[in-house]
Amino acid sequence: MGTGLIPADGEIWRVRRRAIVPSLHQKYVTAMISLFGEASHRLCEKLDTAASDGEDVEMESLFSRLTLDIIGKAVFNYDFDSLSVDNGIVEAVYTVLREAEMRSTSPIPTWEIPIWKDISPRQRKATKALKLINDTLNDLIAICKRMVEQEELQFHEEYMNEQDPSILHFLLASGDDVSSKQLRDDLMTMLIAGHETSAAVLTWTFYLLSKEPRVMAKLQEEVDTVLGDRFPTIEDMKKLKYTTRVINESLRLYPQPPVLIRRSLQEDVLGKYPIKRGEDIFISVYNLHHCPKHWVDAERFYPERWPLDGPNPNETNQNFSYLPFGGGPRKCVGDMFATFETVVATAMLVRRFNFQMALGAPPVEMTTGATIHTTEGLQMTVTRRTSPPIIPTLEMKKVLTVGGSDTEPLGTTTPLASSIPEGDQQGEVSTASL
Ligand code: HEM
Repeated sequence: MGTGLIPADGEIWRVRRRAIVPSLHQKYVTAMISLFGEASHRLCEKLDTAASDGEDVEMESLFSRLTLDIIGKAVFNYDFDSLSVDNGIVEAVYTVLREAEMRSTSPIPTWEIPIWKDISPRQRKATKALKLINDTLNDLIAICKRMVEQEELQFHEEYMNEQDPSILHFLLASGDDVSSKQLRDDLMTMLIAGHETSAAVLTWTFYLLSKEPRVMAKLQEEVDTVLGDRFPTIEDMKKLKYTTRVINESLRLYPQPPVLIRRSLQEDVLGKYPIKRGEDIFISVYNLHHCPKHWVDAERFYPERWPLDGPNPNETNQNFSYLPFGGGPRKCVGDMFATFETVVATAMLVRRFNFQMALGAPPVEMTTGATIHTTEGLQMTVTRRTSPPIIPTLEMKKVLTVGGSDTEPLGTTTPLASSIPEGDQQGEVSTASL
């Protein structure tokens, strides 16, 4: 269904979608993982202040800002810096996103009525916001074009500009032969598709974790073991297996978007249902993912349902009963990006903080637009994690006897831990450093 905000021409997009995904070479993925880490670190700093001040935080809007900052940098090298500032462009992005969401679910396209467009305050606001974003994108395209013209680097399969690894730079350097308008529309599509989806996944993941302390403890144990206090790297993505399962399971219980829509191009029959030409078909991924015929204990948040040593679940190995990123020719182009983004953010946050529902917070209920939102936000109390207390032991040193004579001990045992001065006990999990 067209929203008038992003291109509705399926054919152009089908051809273009192959071009816009930079090949997932190691250099590019490495750059994206550090981008996810840096942005998540900024969110950690914000949460740290809230933890010091004893203030509750509304996590849904913070996740939305986190993923906006990430997608802005990743797609067109623009720093919205929305975690720190609230400027006109950030507000414009939210106005357009809300409008796109409303248009994609509205039965009557009122925005196409000529006079209405000019008199409705809502439509005028959306038009103004869209103009600001389009102008900003045009400027960014122009700046990037100049950078590409000046650079000496030749384009090749593993091309990446270290200062600007964005998709826009990649496309321009590849000599992608499209109009600036087409390019701008593609960037806009990615901004819309890749922002609220990831934010919603993080929101519901943290909600689920707050309800399941067992899962949270297991997750934190994995993150502590794999990451310690460093920033995540590309190698860690393979090792953070349980973290990935937590995201997989969160996507099962709260698929984003919860419904996929198709318009029939011709008459057809689906099972026993005749389909008319031009008819819209709604596929409820939400119902599919909650269906007891397909899932044991369907309502339970249980990341262990997929073994850690097995493949990551996807639509094909789950026989299309699991569609977190859709399937077929229109499958999400950002699935790997989004998985790593949410794994990195989750790992970095749970490493430093515990998250509980705030006392007196309104009950968390769902409301559906393009993604599943909460009705009144996700109010949480965030507290810094502390290491488990060090238990003093009086264990004696073990001495290994070889050939009847006493030798130096081969292994050392824990000294009396209680003798470590208080300040040295690493009580708080330390801040990650680059
Ligand atoms: C966890 C986050 C994400 C989820 C759950 C998600 C989910 C989906 C789903 C289910 C579709 C298929 C829609 C359909 O069949 O009608 C889709 C399409 C798409 N996604 Fe994602 N997505 C996510 C993140 C991203 C990111 C980060 C990007 C960009 C970098 C992105 C770009 C796109 C694009 C461009 C399409 C349209 C593909 C086409 O129609 O050819 N997505 N996404």
